[in-house]
Amino acid sequence: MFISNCGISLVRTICRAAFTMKPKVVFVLGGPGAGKGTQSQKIVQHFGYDHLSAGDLLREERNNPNSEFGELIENYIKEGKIVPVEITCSLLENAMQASENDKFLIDGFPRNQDNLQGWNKTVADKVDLQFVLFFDCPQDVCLQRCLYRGASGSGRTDDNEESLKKRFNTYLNETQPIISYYEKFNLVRRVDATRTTDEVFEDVKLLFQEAAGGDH
Ligand SMILES: Nc1ncnc2c1ncn2[C@@H]1O[C@H](COP(=O)(O)OP(=O)(O)OP(=O)(O)O)[C@@H](O)[C@H]1O
Ligand SMILES: Nc1ccn([C@@H]2O[C@H](COP(=O)(O)O)[C@@H](O)[C@H]2O)c(=O)n1
Repeated sequence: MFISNCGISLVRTICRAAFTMKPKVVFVLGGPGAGKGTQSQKIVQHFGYDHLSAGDLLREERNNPNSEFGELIENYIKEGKIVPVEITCSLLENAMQASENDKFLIDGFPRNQDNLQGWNKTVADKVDLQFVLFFDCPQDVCLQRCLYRGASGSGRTDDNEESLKKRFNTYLNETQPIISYYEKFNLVRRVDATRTTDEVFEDVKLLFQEAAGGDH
């Protein structure tokens, strides 16, 4: 039987619309230097997620000479403050749309009420939030890790004692309430992040295996 190219493409479009599942999202939260980026890279390798770091996207936007937000973003980053959600959410949405993947680790987001409200208003309904991966790490350990990262040439303008003090304050006052919010929905998966990278990843692996229904 003859089916035209146009017909085939119409059938494909209909099938895609009928069977398309919402993209899966895991939020990755924890204090500055808790190991979110390090563990995210391992999750990408083992479980095939795309890693979208809100901090990386903001730094990239800051470095774009054509961006109207470069200076604003740099001021927020140096002060350890959270950039208005309209900017961050649109960077995240653009990155998700540009990807062919259907599962995303969103690292360092939502970090405050403004992030949460913006996400809930514009994106939450379009995705399936699997869980919130929370790397629990005391401030003294986080501080040493960030200072070491700064001394090793991270090039980050916020890996210094002055910015870190502000970042920790923001984390305690603004981000921890967001983790508590998700706890009410039983969505938080806490991991002790003080151990070695490999030990931490052993626990992380179990969570993702469980989320995948034991596939891995
Ligand atoms: N389990 C670990 N033990 C020791 N050092 C670690 C561990 N995990 C990460 N690090 C180191 O600590 C530093 C911070 O790690 P990473 O960048 O992954 O943290 P982060 O939570 O993404 O930080 P930020 O929020 O500041 O971007 C890096 O230099 C990394 O190599
Ligand atoms: N949702 C977010 C995430 C980050 N920022 C700003 O970027 C800084 C660095 O973030 P990292 O996750 O890479 O540590 C952070 O201190 C904020 O200034 C943000 O505004 N909103």
